[in-house]
Amino acid sequence: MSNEDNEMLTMALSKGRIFEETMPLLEAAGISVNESPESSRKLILPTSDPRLRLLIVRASDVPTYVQYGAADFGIAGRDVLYEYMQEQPGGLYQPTDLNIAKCRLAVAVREGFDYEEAVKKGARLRVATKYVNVAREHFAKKGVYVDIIKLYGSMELAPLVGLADAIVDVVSTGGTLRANNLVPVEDVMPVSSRLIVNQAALKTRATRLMPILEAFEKAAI
Ligand SMILES: Nc1ncnc2c1ncn2[C@@H]1O[C@H](COP(=O)(O)OP(=O)(O)OP(=O)(O)O)[C@@H](O)[C@H]1O
Ligand SMILES: O=P(O)(O)OC[C@H]1O[C@H](OP(=O)(O)OP(=O)(O)O)[C@H](O)[C@@H]1O
Repeated sequence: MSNEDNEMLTMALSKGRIFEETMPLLEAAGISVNESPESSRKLILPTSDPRLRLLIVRASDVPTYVQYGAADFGIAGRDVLYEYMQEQPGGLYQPTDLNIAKCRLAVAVREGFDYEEAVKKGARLRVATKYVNVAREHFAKKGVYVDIIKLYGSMELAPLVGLADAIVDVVSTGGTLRANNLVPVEDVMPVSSRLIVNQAALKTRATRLMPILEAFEKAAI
């Protein structure tokens, strides 16, 4: 056995939907996880493979852990990756769309707000979002002037209390928008989660990494 074969591999994941939807992919690679990040307070979880451990981090922190090599690989949504790449381009290898955690980024407004008219009039729109780079690029392409208001969550509240005219947020079933009397008015991009791999790890730990990446890829189809 070479040194590389003995080395511990580290995978970064967020808890919640990405963790849940990754479990079947790990199982396809013959790996199981006995502890749940929902019930355990541990941030480093062992797996049935003594040479693979999981780091439980915020969804938007996954690219950072992988880019700096604190994790060899991880899984992140296209929304998060797009936003991250605007600030830190390069450095992450994105081999596979895993087709999990599927949703879309969309513009939404309060019911009754005439979005088309506001855009046509050339009014300056106030847009609340956690995806500031995605939103800026989307409206720049349309030639719409916007003031972006950065929020960290509960974006749906902003149009209801006069903080913003519109939001850019994740929509899946549309239930959250409906519950808050908001309507989607424009799609920004389709979203699913992708494998991301540290570029140095890909070279130095290929023997260990490739079988897991390939199993994920196969299971994701
Ligand atoms: N309702 C949804 N349905 C399907 N996929 C979703 C949904 N909401 C978010 N996602 C996808 O899953 C990823 C992780 O979302 P999750 O809700 O677990 O974290 P978050 O709350 O967005 O992140 P953070 O904890 O950093 O604020 C998102 O980046 C997005 O790609
Ligand atoms: O269109 P929907 O199906 O309502 O999903 C959209 C919601 O999902 C996400 O929130 P969160 O992660 O809190 O969703 P969750 O309630 O499913 O956990 C996102 O920030 C939206 O608020």
